[in-house]
Amino acid sequence: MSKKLLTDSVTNLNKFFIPIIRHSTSALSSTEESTCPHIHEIQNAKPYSEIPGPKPLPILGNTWRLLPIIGQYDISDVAKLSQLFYEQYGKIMKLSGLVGRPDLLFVYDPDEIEKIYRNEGPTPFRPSMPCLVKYKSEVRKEFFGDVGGVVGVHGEPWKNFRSKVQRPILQLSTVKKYIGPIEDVTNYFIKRMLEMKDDKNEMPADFDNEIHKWSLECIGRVSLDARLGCLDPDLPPDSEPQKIIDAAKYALRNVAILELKFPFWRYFPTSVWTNYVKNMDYFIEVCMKHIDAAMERLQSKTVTNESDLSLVERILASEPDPKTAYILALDLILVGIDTISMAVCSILYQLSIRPEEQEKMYEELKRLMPDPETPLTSSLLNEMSYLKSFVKEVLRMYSTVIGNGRTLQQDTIIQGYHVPKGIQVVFPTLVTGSMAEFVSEPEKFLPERWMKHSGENFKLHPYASLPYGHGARMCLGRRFADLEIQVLLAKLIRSFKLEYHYDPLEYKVTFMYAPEGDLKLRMLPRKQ
Ligand code: HEM
Repeated sequence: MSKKLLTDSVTNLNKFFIPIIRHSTSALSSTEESTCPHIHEIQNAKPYSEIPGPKPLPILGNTWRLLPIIGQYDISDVAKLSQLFYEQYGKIMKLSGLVGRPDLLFVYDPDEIEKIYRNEGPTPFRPSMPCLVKYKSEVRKEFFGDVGGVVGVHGEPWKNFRSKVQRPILQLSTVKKYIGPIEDVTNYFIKRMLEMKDDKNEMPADFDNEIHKWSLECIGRVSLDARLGCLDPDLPPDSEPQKIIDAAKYALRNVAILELKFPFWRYFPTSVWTNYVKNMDYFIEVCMKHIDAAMERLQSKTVTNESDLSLVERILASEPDPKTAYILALDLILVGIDTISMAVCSILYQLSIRPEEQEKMYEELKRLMPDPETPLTSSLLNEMSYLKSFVKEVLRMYSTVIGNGRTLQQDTIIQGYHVPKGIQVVFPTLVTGSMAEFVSEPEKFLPERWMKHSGENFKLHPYASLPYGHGARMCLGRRFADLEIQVLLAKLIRSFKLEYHYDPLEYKVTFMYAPEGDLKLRMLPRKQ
């Protein structure tokens, strides 16, 4: 890749490093007075201006480099670019002079990343999707009011909302309740896969769409207490499930377009923006309808024990204003569908091109479930250590979300430089997860490196590969994401062998980092 391309594309970078988490207009100003506690360290540190990076031009900064190629730049190069930045500049580099936004600081050092996470304080600031921020805080301000949810919300409002929902969502006892329901959805999905396969036993070219429907159905079951019916074949265009699928596709696919192209929608309503708003409104309508129904069911239910309640009911029981449940469902659906769908595409593709590893997973599943129809339980899932390690290894080598980030809320020393507050620090997970200094033999696909009793002593820095982020703002759907992936793999790989017989697929960043192209997986039944 040319150096020009490298520098040309800088302004778009954060959009892909933190795909579900874009920059907000309210980033702290680097000129505000510092509240840094380590004044003596700061006095001895090298100045921020000495951090390497492409030099911005006077007045025009670095953003001008993007102008001639608006709409043409191949965003899928962003993953390679991150690696190039590291190779060219080392463990810390900055992109400054970006018009209308704070600098981006790339940190390729898990020790420093650990330090930043540990010092992030009670209200970590993660730059967030500007179009969602505008939708929540301006377009539908009356609806959201001061209950903005978690995505694109910061400070006390974020903390208040997160503290209301975090316990039930991340509690293992809640998640366990969904093993059966997710298994039902997944059994139905596998049945649909069998109906979908062609005479070569291959999935259709747009199999990734079907995976999206499965994830939508799973998220609906969790966040709306409803079976939405998205997996049913031949849905009429005006049916609710088809409209939900269309709205999800529109809202997710166009986030990239809205934020990639010059953002005219910030100044006047373009047609993509108007449709985005319409689709978001439809999502809210669907969320309200299903949550209201859950509320009615709850009111007529005699509850003796909290553990009898679903996630939605727990939220409704503790927060009688259903708005919290509406908005939580909206946030979970918006950030949950694409992340998990693309992760599943990547995991199934890796399984299909790695027969040896797939066989190990199959052997583990056969041992744990001699009868393939054995219902899944949490203790069975706990024992699937190879399966879980395989997933971790895919996320290390092909991290679906290629990076995370934090806006510094206080001056910080990073790699010996004094970095002022307000700077957006990018943690390029995809690169740090493959740095030989922190991970043994990073170029090798070795699920065993994650297994406690593998007998080998692998080096693995705990902050090198954090696909779900970390700390107080860590992925809220993480436990459900893990559960959904585990259930799908356990059911599918126990009974079928996956193969792939075409040219290798290249990984690209569209919105997430995933294999691009037709996912024509071959699905062959195993002898029982
Ligand atoms: C493999 C799939 C997934 C990956 C790789 C992933 C990754 C991430 C990452 C990196 C973050 C930022 C965390 C941080 O700032 O430290 C995040 C946040 C979030 N994720 Fe996920 N995620 C996945 C699936 C899901 C699912 C299925 C849901 C919903 C059910 C979900 C809901 C959320 C929410 C609501 C946030 C924002 C949390 C906050 O700001 O307080 N994610 N995710």
